[in-house]
Amino acid sequence: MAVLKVLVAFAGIFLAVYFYSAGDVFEPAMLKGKRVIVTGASSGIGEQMAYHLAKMGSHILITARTEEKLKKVVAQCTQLGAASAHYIAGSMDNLTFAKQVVHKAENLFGALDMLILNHIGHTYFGYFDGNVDHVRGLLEINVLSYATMTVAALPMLKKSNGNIVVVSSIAGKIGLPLSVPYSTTKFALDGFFSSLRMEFIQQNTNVSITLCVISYIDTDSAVKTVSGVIQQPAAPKEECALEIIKGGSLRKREVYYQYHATKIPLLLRDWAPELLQSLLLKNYNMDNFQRREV
Ligand SMILES: NC(=O)C1=CN([C@@H]2O[C@H](COP(=O)(O)OP(=O)(O)OC[C@H]3O[C@@H](n4cnc5c(N)ncnc54)[C@H](OP(=O)(O)O)[C@@H]3O)[C@@H](O)[C@H]2O)C=CC1
Ligand SMILES: CC(C)CCC[C@@H](C)[C@H]1CC[C@H]2[C@@H]3C(=O)C=C4C[C@@H](O)CC[C@]4(C)[C@H]3CC[C@]12C
Repeated sequence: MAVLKVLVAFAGIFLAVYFYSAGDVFEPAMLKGKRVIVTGASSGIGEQMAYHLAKMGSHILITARTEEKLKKVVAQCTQLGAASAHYIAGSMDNLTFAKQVVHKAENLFGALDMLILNHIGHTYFGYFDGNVDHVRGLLEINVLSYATMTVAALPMLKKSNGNIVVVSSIAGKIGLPLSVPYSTTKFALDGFFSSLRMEFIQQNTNVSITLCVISYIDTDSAVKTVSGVIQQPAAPKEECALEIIKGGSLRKREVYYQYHATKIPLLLRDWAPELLQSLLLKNYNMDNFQRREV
């Protein structure tokens, strides 16, 4: 009898764990036929996300400023099996354009399932130069356009019980040197979207918000920017792009990529900030440093 009780208890635990984690299993088919916007998709991680979505059979609208690059990415997406692939070119320093992107998706697809906010404006990798106007401009591109697109897309996302995916950085959770304006904007995203997520829960708004905390990735722009200064190896953009899509689709609060390069520093952040500070500073080889434009 006792053995039976133990067996029943184990079966219960097994089933609980099985069903609890069942929602955590990603299937590429989850994105089939889904209507997705990806910003900053003419290069880097955004471009790779477009290719993954294409392979999964999504309807894709991509955007960035450079029309020539967008055309090539759209052609590649069509080849890879996208249900449909479109682009709209423009700059996110213009908030009217940010709205237009969402309206274009509405006209093309009649609905929206996932909004992937990924673009960033140009900045510099170097000591803060005192230019607060640059910080303001970067806030417009990296934060206010994200907020604007979110507001414009929300009615559609509510109807589809959709997902908002925000690409941030470890530099949006931990202050790092040489990227003051950039870090400012990424921290702001955490404030806006974490707060909004809480309100969605209070209001029973079934739209998920996934904040992606990303470490150093091997995109052309990042490698060019930090080479010689950062010792740490860069993680692959293809895998990074896939992890972001998975996290958004599974409605995770946050994605950590690479896990160890983000979770360990974050664990130290609140409990051993001085230790973290000294470990992080060792990553920077300042002998090779000169200011670079990104
Ligand atoms: N690479 C890395 O190490 C890390 C990256 N991240 C984050 O990942 C995301 C992607 O980064 P990554 O792929 O490296 O960047 P890239 O520089 O490769 O891509 C940036 C994209 O944004 C577009 N863009 C630039 N300026 C504007 C603008 N004014 N308006 C609209 N679009 C613009 C670019 O296209 P175009 O120039 O044609 O407009 C491009 O498509 C960013 O959010 C970044 O913060 C986070 C941590 C680390
Ligand atoms: C274990 C880690 C906490 C160690 C520090 C990692 C550092 C080196 C990583 C983490 C976040 C990275 C920056 C980033 O987020 C995005 C960009 C934009 C890109 O276009 C140009 C490069 C830049 C500034 C990255 C530079 C390298 C950073 C600071």
